Amino acid sequence: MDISLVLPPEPDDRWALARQAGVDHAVFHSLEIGDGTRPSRFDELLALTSRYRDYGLEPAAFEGSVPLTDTTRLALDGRDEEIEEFCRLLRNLGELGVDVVCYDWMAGIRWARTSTTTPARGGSLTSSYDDDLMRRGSTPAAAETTTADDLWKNLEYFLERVVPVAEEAGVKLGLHPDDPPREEVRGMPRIVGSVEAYDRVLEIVDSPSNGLTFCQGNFAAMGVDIPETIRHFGDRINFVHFRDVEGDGDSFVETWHDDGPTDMQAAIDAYRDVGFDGPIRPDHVPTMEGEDNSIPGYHITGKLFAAGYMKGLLE
Ligand SMILES: O=C(O)C(=O)C[C@H](O)[C@H](O)CO
Repeated sequence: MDISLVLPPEPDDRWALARQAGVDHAVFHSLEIGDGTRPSRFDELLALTSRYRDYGLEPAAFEGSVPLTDTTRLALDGRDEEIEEFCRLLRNLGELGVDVVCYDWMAGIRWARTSTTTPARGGSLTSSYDDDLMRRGSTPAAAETTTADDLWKNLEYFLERVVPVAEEAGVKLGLHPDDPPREEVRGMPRIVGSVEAYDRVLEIVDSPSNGLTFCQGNFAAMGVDIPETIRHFGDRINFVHFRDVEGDGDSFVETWHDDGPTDMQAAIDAYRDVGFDGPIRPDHVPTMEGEDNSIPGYHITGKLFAAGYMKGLLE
């Protein structure tokens, strides 16, 4: 498995710090770090992947910033055009040797936290979620007209069209869990929040290209046994987000990678046992001294700490 970090699309000190820490795989995620663009044309992807590779960073996965929005999740006008663009991304990434694409099915509300300034070890800052606080905000308009069945129908429509293209392109899709993994957030239904839901997703199209992003913190919040669940999904795990939480889908705090309730060594052993050989990236790291918390979860110092910790576990 390849330890990877979300790195900006343009070089800066984070590229150097990653390489110096012995990380040579990059994840492109411009919704978290970058300008939010969702490139899919060959030439822009060529420029981007060449930039990473010329620096010694292998572009291991595209995530979040893929051409997939609520237009497709909610089956709005323009869905077929968006799916066509998503397919174009898959074909072009296949040509360029990028193997993994992570996407999610959270409509209306993206990944959600009620605090990104929760005090953690030594004055670091982490994020947390409290559904009692969250539900005081307004319900997204789409919640009035969307049911969980609609979301399933739309996901099926999407997968039936994109998985054959992914297979042909040699690209593996990894569906990210709903974060937090709840049946609804502010009244907006969510469907990808349990092991059973993933079993259903994987059956929609039975293909190695139709897999999951095993975002460990979300599975921890579901309350499942992590190593057992890794073994359950086995070779359908196409991407790993390595992190942990204390709590459940109603209320949790993100922990330091070395200080959460999950046995992280047992998790790494399970990935190894199932033969996982894709990208594994630390996710949602605490913000450390000197960092401005402008991109909570995605600052570099905590990521370097996590990468070092993961290297230790792998050894
Ligand atoms: O919520 C999480 O755990 C995430 O990693 C959020 C990411 O932005 C992910 O790409 C959502 O699709």
